Amino acid sequence: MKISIIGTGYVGLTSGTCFAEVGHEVICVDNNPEKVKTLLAGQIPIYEPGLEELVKQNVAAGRLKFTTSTEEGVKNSDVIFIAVPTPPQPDGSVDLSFIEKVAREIAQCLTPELGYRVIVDKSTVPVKTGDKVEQTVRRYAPAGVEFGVVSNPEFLREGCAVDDLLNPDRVVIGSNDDRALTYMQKIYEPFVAPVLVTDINSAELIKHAANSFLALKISYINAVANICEASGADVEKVAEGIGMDKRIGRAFLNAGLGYGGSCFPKDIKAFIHISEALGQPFGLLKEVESINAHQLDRFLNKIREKLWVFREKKIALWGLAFKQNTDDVRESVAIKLAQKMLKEGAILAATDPEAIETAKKFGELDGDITYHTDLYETLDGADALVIATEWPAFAKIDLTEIKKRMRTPLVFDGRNLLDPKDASAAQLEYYSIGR
Ligand SMILES: NC(=O)c1ccc[n+]([C@@H]2O[C@H](COP(=O)([O-])OP(=O)(O)OC[C@H]3O[C@@H](n4cnc5c(N)ncnc54)[C@H](O)[C@@H]3O)[C@@H](O)[C@H]2O)c1
Ligand SMILES: O=c1ccn([C@@H]2O[C@H](COP(=O)(O)OP(=O)(O)O[C@H]3O[C@H](CO)[C@@H](O)[C@H](O)[C@H]3O)[C@@H](O)[C@H]2O)c(=O)[nH]1
Repeated sequence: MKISIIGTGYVGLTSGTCFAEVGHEVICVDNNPEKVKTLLAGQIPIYEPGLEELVKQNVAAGRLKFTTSTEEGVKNSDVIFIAVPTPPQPDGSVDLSFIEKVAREIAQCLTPELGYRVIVDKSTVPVKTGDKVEQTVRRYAPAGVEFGVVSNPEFLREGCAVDDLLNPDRVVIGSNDDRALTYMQKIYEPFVAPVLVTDINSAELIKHAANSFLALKISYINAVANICEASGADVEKVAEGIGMDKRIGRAFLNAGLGYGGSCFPKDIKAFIHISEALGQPFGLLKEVESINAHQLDRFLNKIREKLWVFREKKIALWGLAFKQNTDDVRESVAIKLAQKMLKEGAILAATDPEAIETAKKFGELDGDITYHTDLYETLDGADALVIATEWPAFAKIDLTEIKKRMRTPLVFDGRNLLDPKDASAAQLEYYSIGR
């Protein structure tokens, strides 16, 4: 199939590349000329394992192209995906202006002579956005244009996006137009994945409901972790025990500093807002948010309790990205923690395997902070080590080296990466979450 993707960010670039990988002809469009220039030069603007290779191979095979021209994309493809941002507004509702603009742009490129086109929303949007896209395209396109609108939400996780796209748990396709559905089924034919076909509203709702449920699991286990701490139980064992029940599952029961990233915080806020707008307030999700916010403050208090004051304390901070295997620092809990410690006068020596540059650029980290590529270097003369991101490399650290290099061997593990017994054997004063 001939596909174009408007918006070449995390979702647009990775999904476009994976569509090309399975044999489709893909044009990725972005209105940021710098981004397109970088891609045309054979570089990718984000860190995502396995993606660069795949982009190169598919560009070389002639199946993947990049352009700034929406018209080029629309004219040369049967199916047009929208993968632009849907950021939050101050009241938690979704800013749909990017989607509206792209709908207008697509409409203005359509002509009756081009023939039928499928317009697919891949961005995360509130239920009923598809209706608005349809109305907008109808209003701005010339008379006689034929098109169908589809919702095809994306469930990829950053850090394993390529694998999630090539081997998805499911593909959700929502449309009220049977012709559009046949095009979508052809696009997903090469993928070995269950396809759920729904009406357009249900598909849109599935995305917000899925993300909210995952965030709920995280807040649930974090609340349980606090009860474990108060009672002397071990949250790792509790998560294992409840997760062995197939109806619950072990995934997303990792207690820690809470969820961050470009999706969960904004999508939970959006779902709260959507439910209220529909007259069905979803109080449970407000509690999910509140537990998440509290989790960070609780951890900060734990550090403060031991250090007494942050001012003039040297702290080794491991982790800046919002999770492992990414350079993304959007809504990163590690960054929020760093901002709070800096504000209280701490001296930070920070490290992250991939996110140092993005943290410098977008982290708004003002204060006494230095960045290090060598983990061990951050420890020299430190009063405390704080682990804020779940990078697997941090778990492989030589514990005796921590003890040797630090001024006082206080370790605060916000992601439960180290084994408390090993830490105690290495004579570290070790604090983690819920154990
Ligand atoms: N990042 C994720 O892990 C993820 C996963 C699933 C769903 N989503 C959803 O997908 C959507 C996109 O997220 P993202 O993380 O890829 O965003 P992003 O910011 O990484 O990328 C969006 C891209 O769209 C481009 N753009 C904006 N307006 C444009 C226009 N008019 N024409 C052409 N290009 C335009 C921007 O320049 C940018 O490159 C959001 O709704 C998000 O919630 C994200
Ligand atoms: O048990 C867990 C699992 C995750 N997290 C945190 O939750 C956040 C999100 O992690 P993850 O879901 O792995 O990353 P994302 O890339 O944000 O992916 C989520 O958001 C995407 C955008 O909507 C969806 O497509 C994915 O399905 C959904 O998992 C991160 O801060 C993690 O540290 C925990 O604290 N405990």
